Amino acid sequence: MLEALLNTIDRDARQQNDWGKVASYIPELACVDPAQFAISVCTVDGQEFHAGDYRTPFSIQSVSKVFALALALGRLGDGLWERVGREPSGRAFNSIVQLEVEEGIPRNPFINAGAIVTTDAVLGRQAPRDTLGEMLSFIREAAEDTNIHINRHVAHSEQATGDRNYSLAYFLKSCGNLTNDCDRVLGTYFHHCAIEMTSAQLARAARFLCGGFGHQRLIGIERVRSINALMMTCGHYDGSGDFAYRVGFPGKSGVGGGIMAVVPNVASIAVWSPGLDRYGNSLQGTSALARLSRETGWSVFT
Ligand SMILES: NC(=O)CC[C@H](N)C(=O)O
Repeated sequence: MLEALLNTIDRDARQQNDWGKVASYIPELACVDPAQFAISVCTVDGQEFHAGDYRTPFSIQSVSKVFALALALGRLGDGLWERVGREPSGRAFNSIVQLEVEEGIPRNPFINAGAIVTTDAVLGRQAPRDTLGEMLSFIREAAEDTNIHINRHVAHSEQATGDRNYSLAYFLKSCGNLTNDCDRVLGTYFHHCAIEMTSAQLARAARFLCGGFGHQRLIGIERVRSINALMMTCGHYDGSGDFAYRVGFPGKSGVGGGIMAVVPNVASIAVWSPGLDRYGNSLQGTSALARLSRETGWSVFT
């Protein structure tokens, strides 16, 4: 039944005439063809279902903020919450305005400012190369797949045009909320955003957030709950309320058009379609998840 449903969702996504707009502020992402779609589901009993372009790697971008948070919580424990909040921001992912008013404490770990702080926490005194190695090992272990890499062209392309993120980092630094140099933190941040995965790999990597897989060896169940709560409330920036309303389970989007989502104790899911809506979330990806939740009844609310 799931297989047929995913095939229908894929077919219908391709018949829409609005694919949204690809992120153009990162030059390497601006050239991606928006007319692509993939969906992958891993159920807790170990089955997998895929449809569409599920073998095509894409830039996970802000989805990497979930892995950065998992590692930052491992490093600092609840001490992390002295440096970053747990409230939805109600603003764009790269907004600056709140940061000054709130004295350099980003609203949550899933907006850019918050992820720059979690990246700094994971870096600690390590070399960026080692931190990136650690993040890749975590993701590869979660996905049980060693063929997951960073696309350096994408990282350098963002680094060359990343003035907005530089301004966020310098502001955080001026408030005493970064321990490393801005260049070091942002170099690491741009590289983890530039990790590439297929929807099949991303759905598998999300199993550790799902419960019931025996994948809790990566992080404990309390941390899983914390991360899922944050994905539910903050995973889609100022579109988070609408995502909760339409989809009804936790998810994290990225400007590469990917969304990683979790139905606790039921399934982990990844969708990908590069065209974005006005909040920077995948247009067809979000619609596909809304449809999936409607037709399966998957929701954390009932
Ligand atoms: N929303 C996103 O995916 C943003 C990630 C991107 N690397 C940035 O920092 O702008």
